[in-house]
Amino acid sequence: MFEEFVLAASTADLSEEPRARDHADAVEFRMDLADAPRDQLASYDGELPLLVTNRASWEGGEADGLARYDALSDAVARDAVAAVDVELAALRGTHPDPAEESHATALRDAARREGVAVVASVHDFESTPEPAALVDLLADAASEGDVGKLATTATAPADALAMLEATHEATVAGHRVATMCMGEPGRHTRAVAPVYGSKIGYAPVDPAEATAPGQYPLATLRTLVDRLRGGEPGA
Ligand SMILES: O=C1C[C@@](O)(C(=O)O)C[C@@H](O)[C@@H]1O
Repeated sequence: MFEEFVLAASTADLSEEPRARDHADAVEFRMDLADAPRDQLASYDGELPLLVTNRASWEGGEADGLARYDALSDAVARDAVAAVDVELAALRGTHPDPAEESHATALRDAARREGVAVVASVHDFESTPEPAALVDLLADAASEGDVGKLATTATAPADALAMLEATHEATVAGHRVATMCMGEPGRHTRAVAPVYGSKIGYAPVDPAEATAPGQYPLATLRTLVDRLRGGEPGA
């Protein structure tokens, strides 16, 4: 997974999967935002592979504590699960709680045994650092996972440009990355970053239930990405 671009339909409700099939390559299941996530996974019989995310509260999500790793460990053993998101700060041991690192690396080992891809993720809900710092973050994340994912907040057009430049540089350097800016000035990066090598895009199945600021509706992002990445002229 992730050798080619993957458009992930984000949702906390797996019963929405049939509505995503026409446009998405995978479903990102936001377990931290879901009701009864384990039950939903146990009864999932959709067609699209799942990327499971149980975003920690210290990284902008709603999952508290180390128990989130238990739910993720169960999830990676399921056939439908093709990828798991793990926060880079936990994998790298830069989180103040050392138990985060041991849990995160054990989860990564379990994922690898199951043939499940690991997305090592970084989020900045305040700003977008300079391109060189972005490239360093992407290199770190890509070395910890099968894909290094970076989402930062753009407050001005220059931030979006920095992210695109970093995406290009990291890709040329051989790192497999997924990038996007949150916020209105960065919205277009969701469509354009794949041109420069970004391997994952996220869009909500239900536009009213966006999982990050500035996301396009799913069908819109599919069209934009496909056309910009070499769709037929005029198509
Ligand atoms: O990390 C990401 C990227 C994201 O934050 C976005 O900006 O689209 C959306 C989240 O659901 C996902 O886990």
